[in-house]
Amino acid sequence: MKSPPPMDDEEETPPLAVEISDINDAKEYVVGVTVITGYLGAGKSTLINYVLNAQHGKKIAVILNEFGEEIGVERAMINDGNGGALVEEWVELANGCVCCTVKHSLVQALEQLVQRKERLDHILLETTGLANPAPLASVLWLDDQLESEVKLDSIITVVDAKNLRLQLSEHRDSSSFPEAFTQIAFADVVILNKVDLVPQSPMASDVLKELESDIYKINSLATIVRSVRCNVDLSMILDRRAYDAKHIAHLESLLKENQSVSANSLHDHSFRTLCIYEEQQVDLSKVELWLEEILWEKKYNMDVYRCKGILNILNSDQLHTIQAVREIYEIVPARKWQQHDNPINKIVFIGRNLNESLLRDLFRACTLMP
Ligand SMILES: Nc1nc2c(ncn2[C@@H]2O[C@H](COP(=O)(O)OP(=O)(O)OP(=O)(O)O)[C@@H](O)[C@H]2O)c(=O)[nH]1
Repeated sequence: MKSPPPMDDEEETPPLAVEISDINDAKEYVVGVTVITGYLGAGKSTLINYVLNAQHGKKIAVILNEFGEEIGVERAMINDGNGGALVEEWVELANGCVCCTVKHSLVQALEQLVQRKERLDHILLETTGLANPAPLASVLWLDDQLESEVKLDSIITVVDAKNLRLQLSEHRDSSSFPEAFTQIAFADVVILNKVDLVPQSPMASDVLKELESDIYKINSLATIVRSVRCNVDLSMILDRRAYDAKHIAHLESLLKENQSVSANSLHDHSFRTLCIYEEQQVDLSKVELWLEEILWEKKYNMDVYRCKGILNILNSDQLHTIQAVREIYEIVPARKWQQHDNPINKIVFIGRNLNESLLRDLFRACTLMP
């Protein structure tokens, strides 16, 4: 896995990359962390309550990230699961957003949780309504400060079916305050919550379909599930292994379905999904350079939030997967190509200002022999 080299003026040394597969191989058990994000009031605490009270027999810890005055309030809103779940630990991270000031306390909290004698099965991390999940993903996906057995399982974004359209249209032309978009763009699962508040009429299902289509236009890799009070199948929340390079069946099915969503109906700078294909084998080092120019050097002014795909690499009989969250990326062999496979390159990008033809042409240049 690769992250950009540190900038000279950076106060804090950025995380060094580690191979997630090394962690998986070396440790006997790994605790998955589900990041729960969503706009203010969308239903994040409701989701945590639901999971804690469900009958799954797992030991779950909850980490809450709250701003100054809210401390203790959020905790009081969540009841500790007198059903099947055992809440092993509450950790409240105060004074600042996880993305910046409390990164170190997050790392510390995770370390403390997994070093406890009794093993945990899962950790839920609720972010504040305004948090941008990207830095969390980088801490959890690869941070070498995390020596323990913790890994990002998935990012769940809860959206409010009644207010989503308004939230998206409010921010459509604003690049300064686009949390609702950002949170959807990063999501592995989007819970379309509060569907009971969409007026019941013969048109209600059309309204929900339109909302799903809006979400799909931003992020066509996310699994979308409708809910009332976040009452969803637990397989949507726990053990999704969305960042596990070896767990590619789900990625393959997502890629099969995926198409580029036309940007025509959206503002130029909107978030969108696009997909590029290439039938020729590609040179791995050229692909890395191509990606680093886009993600690290921002050479083409594209704002890539998420990227997932499969690659057919020259001189390799292995299907490779490619994943990126902001500037961190990983290209790893996943399994041997099989006879029934169609060995193409297929990459889905989620972000803003994406230039489909430029991405495609530059990627095509990676097919030439060195
Ligand atoms: N009608 C209805 N109300 C819901 C649903 N889900 C949650 N609520 C209510 O919506 C309100 C906000 O839910 P929370 O779970 O606190 O939302 P949150 O995202 O944690 O809120 P913040 O922490 O403020 O960002 C609460 O009063 C919930 O009871 C739903 O599906 N339908």
